Amino acid sequence: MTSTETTAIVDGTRGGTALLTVDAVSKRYGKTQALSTVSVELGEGEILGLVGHNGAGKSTLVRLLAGREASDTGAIRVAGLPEGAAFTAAAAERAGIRMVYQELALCPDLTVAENAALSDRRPTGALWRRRAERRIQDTLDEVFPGHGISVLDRSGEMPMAQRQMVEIARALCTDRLRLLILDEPTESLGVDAAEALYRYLHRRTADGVSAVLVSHRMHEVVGHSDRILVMKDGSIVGQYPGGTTAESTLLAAMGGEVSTDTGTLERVEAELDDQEQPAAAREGAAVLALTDSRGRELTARPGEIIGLAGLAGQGQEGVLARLWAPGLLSRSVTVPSSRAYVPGDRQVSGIFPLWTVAENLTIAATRALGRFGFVSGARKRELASTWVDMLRVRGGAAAPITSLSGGNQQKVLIARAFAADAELVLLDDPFRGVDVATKNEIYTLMKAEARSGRTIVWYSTDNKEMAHCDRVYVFRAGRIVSEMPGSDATEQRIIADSFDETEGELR
Ligand SMILES: Nc1ncnc2c1ncn2[C@@H]1O[C@H](COP(=O)(O)OP(=O)(O)OP(=O)(O)O)[C@@H](O)[C@H]1O
Repeated sequence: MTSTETTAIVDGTRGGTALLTVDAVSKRYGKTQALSTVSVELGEGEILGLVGHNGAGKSTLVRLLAGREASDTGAIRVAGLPEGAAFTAAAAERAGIRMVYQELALCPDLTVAENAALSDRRPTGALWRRRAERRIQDTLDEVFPGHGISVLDRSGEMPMAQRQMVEIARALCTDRLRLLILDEPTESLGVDAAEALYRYLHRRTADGVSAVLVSHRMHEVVGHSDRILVMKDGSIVGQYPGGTTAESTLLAAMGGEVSTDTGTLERVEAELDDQEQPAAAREGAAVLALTDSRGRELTARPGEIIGLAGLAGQGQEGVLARLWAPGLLSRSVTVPSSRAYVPGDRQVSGIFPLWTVAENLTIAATRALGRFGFVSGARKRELASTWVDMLRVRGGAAAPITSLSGGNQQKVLIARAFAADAELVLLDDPFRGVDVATKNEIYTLMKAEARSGRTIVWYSTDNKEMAHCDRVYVFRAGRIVSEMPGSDATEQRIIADSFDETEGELR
């Protein structure tokens, strides 16, 4: 299918009942045409996968499906709702449509149960707190057995993986669920929790609930969708069956070429192939050392990429926090003085929402930009546009950061860390929401930055990424349980070590 054919409705009902029909919707933000005459029909009990590069229009489409925004033209019809009625968020909720957002939206000062009660519109009455606690507890137990969350925990103090579970569970706290929209639901989850979510999803769809799954994790979309739509530049450009479609077919359909400068990283990659890893990374003195509660040591040399692996939320984020801000009296941490950090939650501690892309990107690069105490505006713009081109940040350097899609905002944070010229770069699950093509390019960039002598410490919930590291430490319950070269860091080995109860000597 080509983008010119998108006015034809893409039917997923297989002759059965359509739950929802999207009829030629378009949406524009300022100069950006986010959606162009998109039409889709979603069947009852169907799981519809939605893939596309960062900025392709996926989140915009699902926001329309949840009634969170109105389309400029076209219509959305839902079985059971009166024809022609305004399709608002309240109408969508009444129709049993619930959405899990890409940006976690829990209120950090409230408990899990209070957050769940906030999103529940039913009359609450005197015993609302007890009911909310029971309801979210039961849902968490059902979807994520062994989740380890107390519903009385404050959400701001929980690791990202647990916050993601709460977001999902609170969307499920509804009696009349008919459509569940999941926008990148597993980006912060470990492999065990992601599998639990999909097992639950299949149980619900067997009972007739429909789902829309937006994700950059191609194997999950292929493995769990009945049908997959590929979006590119605001249009649907392909439709494929779930289960059997090769990931490479989807990636080819997605394209992703949005910048004119596509050659920079290819050149870097070719140069890297010719270079040896610097001697310091193989045998030099450690520039970083941190001791866990049992006295096991994590070290890193200049030029090394160190991976923090294991199941999600096993203390890896805490290690990064200690390396970032060790505290004056801490004797268990040694770190270089110049450090940069990509935080795990961009909404809370990452982006400056009132600033442009260029301002967000260059805030930490004062050394590269400053001269005799002055920061040159022209140099700032130049630096920003180099990184914007290199990482293909769709939207441009002058755009307000909040006008970018989630994955493009994340690219800006990654660029900020590397533009900062710091000796140590700390990455807390940095590729959350970044598309596959860009991720591959950033792996290359990280290797190039390490070769130039920087040290990188990288936590990822995607264990497969650990193969790009020089050395990997596996964590469980805040402690190091094993250490291995990156070449040995397969997902199976990491998971086996994560569960290994024997863990005697450090392996
Ligand atoms: N509120 C907004 N204001 C201005 N532009 C916006 C707004 N929301 C989205 N856009 C633009 O619309 C386009 C589509 O964005 P959208 O968030 O739908 O992409 P996406 O496919 O979900 O990307 P990602 O994979 O990064 O989440 C992008 O170019 C984005 O910059």
